[in-house]
Amino acid sequence: MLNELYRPPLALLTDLYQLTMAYGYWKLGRDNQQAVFHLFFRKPPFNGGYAIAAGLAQAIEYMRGYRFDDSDIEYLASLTGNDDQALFDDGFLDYLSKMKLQVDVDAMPEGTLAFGSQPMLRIRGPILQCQLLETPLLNIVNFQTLIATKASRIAASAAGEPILEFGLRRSQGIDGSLSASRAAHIGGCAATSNVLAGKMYGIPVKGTHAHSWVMSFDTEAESFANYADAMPNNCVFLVDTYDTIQGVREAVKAGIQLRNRGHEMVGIRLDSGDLAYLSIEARRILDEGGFENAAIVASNDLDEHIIESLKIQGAKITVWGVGTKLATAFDQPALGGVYKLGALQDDQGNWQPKVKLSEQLIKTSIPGTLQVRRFEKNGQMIGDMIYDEDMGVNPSLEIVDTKDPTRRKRFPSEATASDLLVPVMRDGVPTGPPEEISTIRERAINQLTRLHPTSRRLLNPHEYPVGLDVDLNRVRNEMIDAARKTS
Ligand SMILES: Nc1ncnc2c1ncn2[C@@H]1O[C@H](COP(=O)(O)OP(=O)(O)OP(=O)(O)O)[C@@H](O)[C@H]1O
Ligand SMILES: O=P(O)(O)OC[C@H]1O[C@H](OP(=O)(O)OP(=O)(O)O)[C@H](O)[C@@H]1O
Ligand SMILES: O=C(O)c1cccnc1
Repeated sequence: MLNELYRPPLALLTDLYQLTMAYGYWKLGRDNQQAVFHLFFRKPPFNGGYAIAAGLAQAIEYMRGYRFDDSDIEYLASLTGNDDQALFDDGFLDYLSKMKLQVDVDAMPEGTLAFGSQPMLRIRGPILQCQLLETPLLNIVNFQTLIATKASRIAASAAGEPILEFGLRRSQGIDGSLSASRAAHIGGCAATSNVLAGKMYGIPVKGTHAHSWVMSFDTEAESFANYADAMPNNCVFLVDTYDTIQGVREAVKAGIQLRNRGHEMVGIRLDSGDLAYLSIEARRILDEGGFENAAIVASNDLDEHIIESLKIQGAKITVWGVGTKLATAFDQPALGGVYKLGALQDDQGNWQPKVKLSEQLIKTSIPGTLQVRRFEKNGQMIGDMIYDEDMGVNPSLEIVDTKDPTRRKRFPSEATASDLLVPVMRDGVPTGPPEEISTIRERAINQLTRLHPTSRRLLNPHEYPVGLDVDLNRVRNEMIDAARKTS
C-alpha cells in the first residue's frame, strides 16, 4: 500500500517554476550539469530544541517511481504563455517523457534528531532533475518531520504513558491524515485510530466508542451492556455523555457483568469537563469497584502543555487520546524547511561551491557538498559539525555558530563521531529496502535519551550546539565577501 499512494504518475506534483527552470536548463544544454542541493530547516519547530527527521521512506518511494506519463505530457503540452503559444516545445516534452531519474541521495535515517541549518537530505545529480524534486521533497519531509516532532513533545509530556493518535477527522485531507499518523507513531505515539494508516504503515490501531453509541440507547447502562456484549474484548466505556461520575459507576456495573462472563473491561474514557478532578474521582470509583487495572483514557483538545498541566494537578489519566492539536501541528502548522543549491560542477568537472546572500547570517546559505558529523561523549550528544565533504574536517574539531560567529566550540578528540547523511539512493535507485517503522520509532526514542534534558525540555530549551567546521566557515565568509563586492 505504501507503494500505491506515492506511486507515479506524480511528477507533476511540483511547482510550475521548477518546470520553467528545467526548460531553461534544457534549452541551454545545461540539463545534465551536476549539482548538489540540501534540504534543511533553520529553527526547530514549536520553539523546541530539536526535530525528528521523518518522511524519507515516502520521499524515496516518490523518487523511485518518478516519471512523466502520456497524460502528464499531454497536460504540459496544453499549457500556454501570455501569447497563447505553447509554454514548452515538443522536444522538451519528449525529453521529459524519456527522462530517468539519476540522482544520488544521502539522508539522515528517519527518527534521527535534527537541528537547525543542518542538511537532512542531500541530492546530487543533473541540475534539471534536482530542481524538479525540490517541491515534492519539501512537501513530504517538512510535514512528517513537523508531526513527528509534535508527537515527540506530546509523548514527552505524558512521560511514558501511551498516546493514542485520534487526528484523522480533523487533519488536512487524506494524505495529511495518513502521513500524520505515520509521523506521529515515529515521534512516539503508541497507536492510531486511523485504520488505513494502520494497514499501510504497520501502526497499531486502537479505538473506543463515540457519544452517538450511548445516545442511540434509552439509557447509558443499556448502551454499555450492549457494547460489552458486542465487543467483550475491547471495552473502553465513554462515560461523559450525561453525568461523568454516574457514567463511571455505570461502567463499573457493566465491568462486573463482563467479568462474570470471563472478560475484563479495558477501561473508561473521559472527553469533557475538568479532566484532573474527574480522573481522580473516576480512579477512586474504579478502584473501589475492584477495577484497579482499568485504564483511564482522556481526550478533548489535548496537547503537550495541557498534559503537562494535568500531570502537575495529579490527574489519574493513564492513556492520552490526542487528535486535532497533534495531526494539524496546531501551534505551528508548517516547518520552514528549505532546499538550497550548495555546489555546481563546472565544465572541467570541478565542483564550485555556491552561496546565496541574506541580510541575516542564518539565512545566508551554506556552500559546498555538506555532511553532518555528530559528536558524542559518555553516551550523550555534545554537538554537530556541518562540514564540506570535499574539504574534510579540520583537525582542530572546532565549530563556529551559524548565526553568531563569535560563538565557537571545540570537540574533545576522545569524543566519538558519526556522519549522519548516509547513502539512500544511487543513480535513482534506492540503496536498500525501506526501514521498518518500529526501527525508526526506536531510533527516535533512543536518540532522545542521548540529548541532554535541558535541550529536550518543552519551554525555552537550551540550544544544542551546531556549527560549521572552521574551514567551511572561512570559505563561506570569503564567498560572502566576494559576492558582496561584485553585487
Ligand atoms: N484540569 C484541567 N486543567 C487544564 N486544562 C483542562 C483541564 N481539564 C480539561 N482541560 C482542557 O480544557 C479545554 C477545554 O475544556 P472545556 O471545559 O471548554 O470543554 P468541555 O468541558 O469539554 O466542554 P464541552 O462539554 O463543551 O466539550 C480542553 O482542551 C481540555 O483538555
Ligand atoms: O479533541 P481531539 O484531540 O481532536 O481528539 C479527538 C476528538 O474527536 C472526538 O470528538 P468528536 O466530538 O468529534 O466526536 P465524539 O462525538 O465521538 O466525541 C473525540 O471524542 C475527541 O474529543
Ligand atoms: O477511539 C476513539 O475513542 C476516538 C477515535 C477518533 C476520535 N476520537 C476518539
